[in-house]
Amino acid sequence: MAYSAKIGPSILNSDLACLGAECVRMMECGADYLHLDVMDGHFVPNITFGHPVVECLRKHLGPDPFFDMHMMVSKPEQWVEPMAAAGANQYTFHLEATNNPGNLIKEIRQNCMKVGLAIKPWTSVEELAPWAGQIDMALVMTVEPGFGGQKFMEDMMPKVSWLRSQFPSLDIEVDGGVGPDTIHKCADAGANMIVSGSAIMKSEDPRSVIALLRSVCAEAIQKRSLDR
Ligand SMILES: O=C(CO)[C@H](O)[C@H](O)COP(=O)(O)O
Ligand SMILES: [Fe+2]
Repeated sequence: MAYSAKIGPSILNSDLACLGAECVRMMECGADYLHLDVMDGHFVPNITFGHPVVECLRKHLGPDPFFDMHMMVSKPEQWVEPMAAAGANQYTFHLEATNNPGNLIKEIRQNCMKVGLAIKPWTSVEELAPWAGQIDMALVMTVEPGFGGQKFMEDMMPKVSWLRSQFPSLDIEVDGGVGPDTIHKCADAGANMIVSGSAIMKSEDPRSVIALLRSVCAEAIQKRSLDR
């Protein structure tokens, strides 16, 4: 079992006027990585930021924090090189946004980034499966992408369980409405990369929330390894 529990705060709902400081604060509170939500106003009905902001964050934060780019964009091919140059570590694109996932995976690797593949709630996990052997991480969206602070969709958990059963060492990420109230469901289903936005950002004690999410997830991983 190669995977471990990792918590990646989504800074979408942070004070964007202080983005650099918010990212530093998350890393100081024990985050394992940063989940950066890129929205183009076309693939989703919202706009956030692009590679110039990522470049500034990389300069501000230094080489260490792992940047997982959640690319909610209509033309994921267009941003691979700029994001790599800006300092992104993982490029997570949506299966719904491309006709040629195989080529995009190759391009991401040629640009020395890890590959994440995301599916929206209405996309079946069987559509992702053919690519699972070529990617580093599968992202199962647990809300309709576009906005932070939405309600967790529990009915996405069978997708996570199925992926875990078929691909025992794949990194599986969940994103949307995940926090102390919903982490048990994600962890039990087999997710190991946990994105949490509002639940961490709005907490008065983000360090404890991150620690709690990680411990629930790590416990489930350990239990799964004993059951095997
Ligand atoms: O991709 C996203 C929305 O499309 C965000 O990563 C996600 O919503 C995180 O925020 P929250 O935990 O508040 O739901
Ligand atoms: Fe996200």
